[in-house]
Amino acid sequence: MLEHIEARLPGWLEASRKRAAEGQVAAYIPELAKAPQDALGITVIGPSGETVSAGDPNMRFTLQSISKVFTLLLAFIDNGEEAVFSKVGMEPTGDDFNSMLKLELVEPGKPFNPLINAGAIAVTSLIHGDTPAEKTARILQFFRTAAADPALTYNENVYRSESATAHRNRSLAYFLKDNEVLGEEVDVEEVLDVYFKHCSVDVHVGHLARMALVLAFNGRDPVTGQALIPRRYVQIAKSFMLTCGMYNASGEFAIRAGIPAKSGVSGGILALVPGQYGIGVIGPALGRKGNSTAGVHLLETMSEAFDWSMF
Ligand SMILES: NC(=O)CC[C@H](N)C(=O)O
Repeated sequence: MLEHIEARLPGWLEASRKRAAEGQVAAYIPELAKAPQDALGITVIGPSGETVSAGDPNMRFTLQSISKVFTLLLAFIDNGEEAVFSKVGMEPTGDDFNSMLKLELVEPGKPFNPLINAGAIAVTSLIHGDTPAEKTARILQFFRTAAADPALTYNENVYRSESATAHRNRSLAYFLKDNEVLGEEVDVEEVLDVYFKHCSVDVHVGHLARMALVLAFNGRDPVTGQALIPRRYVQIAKSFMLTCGMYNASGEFAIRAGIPAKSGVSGGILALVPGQYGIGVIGPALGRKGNSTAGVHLLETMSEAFDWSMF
């Protein structure tokens, strides 16, 4: 069923790989700087589990900001819509993903959306569990179910590297505490620890594709038939992916590709074609706004060729 993609994918992939030269591998988390600049891999999964891959689909990388979509979904499941939106807004920022500008500029200092770092840290604080370890375990379990891999876990080296150098995220989190977005009962360092761990979950593009497939089918895994996430929450998550998933390049990606996607600073992109496919891409070299240059090019090429735009 994926033959039409399979036939053309290797050619497109090699053309997109050249775009890696325009980007740079993220270095602010030292462990991420080790990734190969011009790696590029993709996996596409259809509703009966049929799969097509090209390039470097076995390369391991960490979820980074892609995890934010799924912690948001778990926060909705744990707390409901109203409680989550009391902590984060619904709007794009136009600023970098780790910006703290609007937390001071715009009252009441609530993060604009759950996909920027400040918003994701606030969302992580809402995940249920008596201890940080229990919260991390619940998040991992949720990711494992969505990715259909019980072995999914975080990469200890990336976690340590991120935690040791996260001065900016610490500033954001303490700012949120002062703004009372993180409440009285919240221990900032504990929330950050859970956040670093869910950002460090180790995957390959097949995991992203499978997680995306669940979203493409509104929360029901079409391969197993299992209902995993309420449709309403998936609807909200996909809206955020479209408006904020590629940070302040989300408008451009919506115009050029027109599909919900979420990128991470490791170079991963989780994308989906509603009702059709889940897609995972990895290309570690990032453009100015933090998205994989080669990965974005590949998705835009495919969307144009197959008329995937939702609009
Ligand atoms: N853009 C990203 O992927 C950012 C996630 C990263 N863990 C951070 O907090 O900085």
